[in-house]
Amino acid sequence: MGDNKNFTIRIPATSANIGPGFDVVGLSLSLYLTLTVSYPKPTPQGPYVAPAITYSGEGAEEVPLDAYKNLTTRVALYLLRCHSISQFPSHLKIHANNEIPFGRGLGSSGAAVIAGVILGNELGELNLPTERLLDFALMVERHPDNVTAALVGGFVGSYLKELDEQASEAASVPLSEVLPEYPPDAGEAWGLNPPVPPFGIGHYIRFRWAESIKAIAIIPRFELSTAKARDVLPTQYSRKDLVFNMQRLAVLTTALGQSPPDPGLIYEAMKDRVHQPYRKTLIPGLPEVTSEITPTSHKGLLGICLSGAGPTILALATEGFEAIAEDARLIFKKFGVEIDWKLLEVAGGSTVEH
Ligand SMILES: Nc1ncnc2c1ncn2[C@@H]1O[C@H](COP(=O)(O)OP(=O)(O)OP(=O)(O)O)[C@@H](O)[C@H]1O
Ligand SMILES: N[C@@H](CCO)C(=O)O
Repeated sequence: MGDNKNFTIRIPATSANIGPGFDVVGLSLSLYLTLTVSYPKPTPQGPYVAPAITYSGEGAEEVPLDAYKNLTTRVALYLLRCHSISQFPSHLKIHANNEIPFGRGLGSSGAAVIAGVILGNELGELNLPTERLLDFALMVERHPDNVTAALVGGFVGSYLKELDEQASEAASVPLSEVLPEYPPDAGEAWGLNPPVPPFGIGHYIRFRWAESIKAIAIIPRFELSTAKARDVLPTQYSRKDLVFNMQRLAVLTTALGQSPPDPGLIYEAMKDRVHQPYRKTLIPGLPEVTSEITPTSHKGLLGICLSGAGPTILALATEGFEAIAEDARLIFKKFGVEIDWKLLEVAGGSTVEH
């Protein structure tokens, strides 16, 4: 007689960039994508039964429930195939409950990808180390800020290693080859040669975070895809703008770990000239919200920036949370943008519970 294997995977939301750290820093936040997984082990006799996915919460109306189309399960299958396991276990059941709104700059896709690598690791009983899970995630989401923070948790800085020619080629295959949407009945014959990631693509470090700092996510009621928000960015920058960002980022990574945090240092250090000025065309009210809410006008505010690719605004503060959020609401309203807001804590990394 077999038994059911059950486990739960929990992935936090993330805010990338924190102003000047475009594609470099990420912060994990206390909203979660939770997967509850079960399947019989050993596999019962009889015909193969394809995975059954159910889903509740954010994105429930749009997310595909077909395991060969859903981002999380496609990533899991990629990991399994790279380890010579061609299909999901028979009778697999997954329920996803998602608190992370889609396309708002809170790392929903990064969370779905990390959920996928962890799911693949568990289903295949692969015991891969965190660094290797990150390699797989980086084959799918190719900027490291969200996925690294979602995987390891906290306030994290990361870079991608310069790869040799062969490894670079292996790491730059199109996403459609990493994650093909193939028909469920293709079975064993399908994709015996997945592009295995080179080792050690991403490297990271966790910075300190002062406990008194909370994150206010001011979330406009419209979606903005990361792809669209990256399309408006230039391919070249002036030395002046790069130095502007590097100066601030160098200060910010330490300033957010100091107690008590210094608004005089942090507010200026959260300014950016690499992505926010270009994204204002897509987010009405962005320059006004980030310039009119200051530590002088709002006690407790430390700094304010675009969260990830937007449209969410991230305000870091030690008190006065409601006044900050409600005033941001009034400014956005002048531009015809309605918002919701949430007070969030900095979260730990992804977990698996058996
Ligand atoms: N839980 C999920 N399950 C399956 N697909 C998801 C899930 N969460 C997000 N996605 C996919 O990712 C898309 C959103 O990704 P996108 O990169 O545009 O925004 P984001 O990750 O929310 O924002 P950002 O990267 O700026 O933080 C969704 O439209 C959906 O296709
Ligand atoms: N660094 C990325 C984060 C979004 O996923 C960007 O700003 O485009």
